[in-house]
Amino acid sequence: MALLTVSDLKVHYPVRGGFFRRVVGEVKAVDGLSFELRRGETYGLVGESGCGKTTTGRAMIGLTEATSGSISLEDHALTRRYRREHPQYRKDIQMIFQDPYSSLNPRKRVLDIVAEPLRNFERLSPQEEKMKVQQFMERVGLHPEAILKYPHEFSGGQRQRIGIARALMLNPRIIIADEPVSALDVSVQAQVLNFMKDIQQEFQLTYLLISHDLGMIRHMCDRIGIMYRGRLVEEGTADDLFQSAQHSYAKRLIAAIPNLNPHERQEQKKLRQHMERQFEQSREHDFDQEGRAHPLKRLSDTHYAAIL
Ligand SMILES: Nc1ncnc2c1ncn2[C@@H]1O[C@H](COP(=O)(O)OP(=O)(O)OP(=O)(O)O)[C@@H](O)[C@H]1O
Repeated sequence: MALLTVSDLKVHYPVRGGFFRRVVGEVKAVDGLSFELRRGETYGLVGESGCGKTTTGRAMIGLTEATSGSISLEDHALTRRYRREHPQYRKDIQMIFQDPYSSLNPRKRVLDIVAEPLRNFERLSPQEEKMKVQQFMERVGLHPEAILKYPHEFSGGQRQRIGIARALMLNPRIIIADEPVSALDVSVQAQVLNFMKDIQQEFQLTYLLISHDLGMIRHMCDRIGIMYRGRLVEEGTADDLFQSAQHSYAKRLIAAIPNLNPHERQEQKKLRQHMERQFEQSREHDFDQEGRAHPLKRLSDTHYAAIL
C-alpha cells in the first residue's frame, strides 16, 4: 500500500492586477498531479524551474492550500480540518529546505533551532532536551558541544546537516527535500547526499526529493516523475526513463544533462538539438489544445507516460 498518495492535485494562484488589485487571472502552478510514495523509497520529482515542484512540496506539508484534489497519508485525507485536528500528523512529514543559509534563524543557537519542533510536541526537561539534541547532532556528524553556536559559525554542508537533525527530531516517516544540495559547493553535495542515504535506512525514511538536477535525481531515486507545467509527463525507474523515455519533453530533458566526457560533447550537442526540434515538432501531438500533458498511460508495472 502507498504511504502517501497525491491524487489530481491542483494549486492555482490568483493573479491580481490594476488599481483595485482585482483577480485578473490565475497561475496553474500544479494542475492535475498524481503520484504516490511507497514505504522506504526515494521518489524524485524533477522538472524545469516553474513547473510546480516546490508548490507540490508545500501543499504536501500544508503550507499551501490545494485548490482541488487530495493528499492522503495511508487512509487519512490530509484536509485542512484533519491537519488542524491532528497536529501529530505534522511529525510524520518533515521538510528540508533548499538554502540552509536562510532556513535557519541566524539569531538562534543551534540548540534552540534543532529543539524547536520538539517543543511543540513533547514536554522534556531542559536537560533531557539538551541531551536529545546533542545525540542527534552527533548522529549527523557534528560535535555535540556545537549546540551553543549560531548558524553562521558553520559551513554550508554543516548547516544542511543541522537542518536534517532538526527534521529527524520528531521521528518522521516522510522527508521532503527540496533542492537539498543545490546551494552547496559541488565538493560537499555528494557527502550530504550519501549521508541522506545512510540515515534513510537507519530511520526508515521515505524521501520525496525535489530537484531540477536530473543527474542527481538519477543517482538517488528508485522512481522518478518528470513534471511539466504542473503535471507529470512521464514516471518510471531510472532505467525506464534513461533507457526508453517515451514523451518528447522527457527525452529533451534527459538529452540536456551535461556530459562530462569531452569526447562525447559534440555528439551530445547534436542529440540535444535533435531532441529540442522533436519536442517543438510534436507539441500538437504530445499536449492537448491548452498545452497540458495528456493523462498517463501505463507502459509497464513501473513505467507511465503521457502519450496518446
Ligand atoms: N505564492 C504564489 N503566488 C503566485 N504564483 C506563484 C506563487 N508561488 C509560485 N507561483 C508560480 O507558480 C509556478 C510554479 O512555481 P514553483 O515554485 O512551484 O515551481 P518550481 O518548479 O519549484 O520552480 P523553481 O525550481 O524555480 O523553484 C511558477 O509560475 C510560479 O511563479
